[in-house]
Amino acid sequence: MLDAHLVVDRDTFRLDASLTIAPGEVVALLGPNGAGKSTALRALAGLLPVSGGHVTLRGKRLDDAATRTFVPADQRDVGVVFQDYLLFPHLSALDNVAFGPRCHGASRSHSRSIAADWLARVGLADHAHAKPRQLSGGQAQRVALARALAVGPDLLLLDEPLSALDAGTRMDTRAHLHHHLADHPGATLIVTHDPLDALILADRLVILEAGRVVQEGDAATITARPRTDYVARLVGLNLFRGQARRDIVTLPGGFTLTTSEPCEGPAFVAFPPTALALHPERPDGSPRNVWSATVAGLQRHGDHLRIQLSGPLDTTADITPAAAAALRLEPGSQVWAALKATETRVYPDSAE
Ligand SMILES: Nc1ncnc2c1ncn2[C@@H]1O[C@H](COP(=O)(O)OP(=O)(O)OP(=O)(O)O)[C@@H](O)[C@H]1O
Repeated sequence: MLDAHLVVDRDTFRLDASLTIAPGEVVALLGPNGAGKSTALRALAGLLPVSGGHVTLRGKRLDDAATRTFVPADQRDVGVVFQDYLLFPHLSALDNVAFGPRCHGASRSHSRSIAADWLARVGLADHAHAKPRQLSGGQAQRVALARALAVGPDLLLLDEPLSALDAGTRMDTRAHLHHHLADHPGATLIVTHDPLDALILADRLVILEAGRVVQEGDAATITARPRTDYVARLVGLNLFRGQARRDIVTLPGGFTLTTSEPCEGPAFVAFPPTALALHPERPDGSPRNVWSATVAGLQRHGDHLRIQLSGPLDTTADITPAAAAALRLEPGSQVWAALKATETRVYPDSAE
């Protein structure tokens, strides 16, 4: 349904990313600050022309640098929910939602009846006459979603749809959004920083870094085999790249890690923060991977403490507060880190 190759130049930044989304599919576009997510969303919405490549939606060319085709935003079958919703403050919820169909040529009364129907579907029939300032954040988000869906868009774009909400509202609104996205027959793209939103709402993740797609796939594949530091942090893993020879991976500084599975050639080694055990003295016995590390930082992480370690490897370890107290950990402390080979995952560093 959506087939796009987006090349957009903004001063020194270049976005060069391909994106396809099937009808009914929900794709999350994730990436660090400045990766180009908003630029991609704006190009798809028709708020920025591409300088190369194309945007094709349901077989229709919306943008093509080569043929100088450019369909403006208001003539695209695209619905957008912006981060801060951009509701018209002087219009009621009903008129905000009716605005979309009205712009797409529906009569005033028909637009209002479509809007009333959509407000009912998002559970806000009782708030039709409320102005945006009388709505809670979660309700405003629903009005913005209803407004975007009311035009029956072939492509729905959501820019950080939950970021303006507090944690409690976020959970409810996420569940609500999930329900509506599952029913949407068109393509959906969600731009988000939040891995939880991506994992819950999307069928597929596309990871953008410095204007390029670095990894894409379903959550299980990406979680099992991250390919960049950003993705590894996103899914909460320590990740290293090196040269594998049988069950030994040699990292660029010469440090070696023993893995439980064999691999050959360029390879990634990943392990979770819980796989690292910390000891005051060099541990005896079985672990094959043992090194001396310095505590660079400590943070609370749920029930655990997350310890940043520097040394031959920069890693994070999760330990219990009791273990941290017994080890008397503080920034600058020296510890021994042990990692069992069976806790590591090794996979080839080759193009997918
Ligand atoms: N109006 C602009 N003019 C010039 N450069 C811009 C403009 N807007 C964004 N950029 C640059 O384009 C790059 C990508 O920005 P973009 O906002 O698309 O990233 P993002 O992934 O959405 O980031 P964030 O998560 O912080 O919103 C950045 O380097 C930014 O400085």
